[in-house]
Amino acid sequence: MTKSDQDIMVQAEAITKNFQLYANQTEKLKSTFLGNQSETNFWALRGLSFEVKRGEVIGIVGTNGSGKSTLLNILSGVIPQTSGKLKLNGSIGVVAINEGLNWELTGRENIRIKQLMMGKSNKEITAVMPSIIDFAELGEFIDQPVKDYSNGMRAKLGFSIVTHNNPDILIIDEALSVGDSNFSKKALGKIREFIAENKTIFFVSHDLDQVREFTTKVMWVQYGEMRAFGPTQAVADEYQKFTQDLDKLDEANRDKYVEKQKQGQQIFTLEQLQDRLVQQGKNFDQARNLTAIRSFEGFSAISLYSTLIIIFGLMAIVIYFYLTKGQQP
Ligand SMILES: Nc1ncnc2c1ncn2[C@@H]1O[C@H](COP(=O)(O)OP(=O)(O)OP(=O)(O)O)[C@@H](O)[C@H]1O
Repeated sequence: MTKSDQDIMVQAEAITKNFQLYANQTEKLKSTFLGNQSETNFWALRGLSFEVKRGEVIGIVGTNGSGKSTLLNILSGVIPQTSGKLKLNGSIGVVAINEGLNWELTGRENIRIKQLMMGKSNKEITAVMPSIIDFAELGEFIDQPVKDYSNGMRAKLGFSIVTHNNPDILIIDEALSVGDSNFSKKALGKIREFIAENKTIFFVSHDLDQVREFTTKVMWVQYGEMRAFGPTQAVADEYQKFTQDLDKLDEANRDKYVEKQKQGQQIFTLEQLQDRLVQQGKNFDQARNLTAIRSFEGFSAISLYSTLIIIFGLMAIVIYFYLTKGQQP
């Protein structure tokens, strides 16, 4: 690996995410157990490609439902992409509202579990515990179950745990908007420290001023597509103009426009993406590889799995009755 390769922290190629939408729960169950194809395909991401280098602070913008959280969930490994290639060069930490805390456990227990998951020893955990508790400002609440916390308190705890883990890549999803203003200032101070340490940061926020202040580049994701990715001020201006123009439309026209974009997300196909990749210079095999399905939410794997469970369950019941009947005098 050359020096510049090592500096690439995230490399994403043609990432897609398909969700299957069902008219109701019955249709979903039918699809899961019987394999009925009654669902509607919805492509939350339609082939995103980008590279992010060490030390870059990336703001991700886009209107509601545009695919920002889906992208972050794929980056952090919470959900798999449907197709496409993703390479991460380093550890990853996610700060998001309600992210990853066990609500039945206390704050202190959550800290311990998260640290154990990072491979820390009990001695190391005991050493770092006071600093995490102190930063989270939870006082005696630290020994209460997390389910009794407010959203702001959970955000503080999550932020403190993740930043103390010192990840190479930090993902912040709207988490700064829920704490009180004092905590937000402190959290932003911590983010500044991370920036000074040349960490890579993804920052999702609807607060464009915050995005302009903190990020070096902006990724504008809209209706599952990458509209722009480049220097902060230029892309933020472009996105702001888009939202202003959208706001100028009357409600009927705005709904019509959004509906048309959403339809585009339903009729999208991986074959279309494959053609686009070829037009962009990939050879046929590369394009076919990049558009091969890696995971499909919904039917295939689950229905096969559940069908097998049902068959084995029925066999176990039959064998049980057969054996117990045989033992009767
Ligand atoms: N598990 C799911 N099943 C079905 N559809 C989903 C699922 N998760 C997300 N979606 C859909 O995918 C699209 C993108 O959602 P996502 O949460 O990524 O948007 P977002 O840009 O983060 O929105 P917001 O700004 O409102 O947080 C939305 O239309 C959403 O309804």
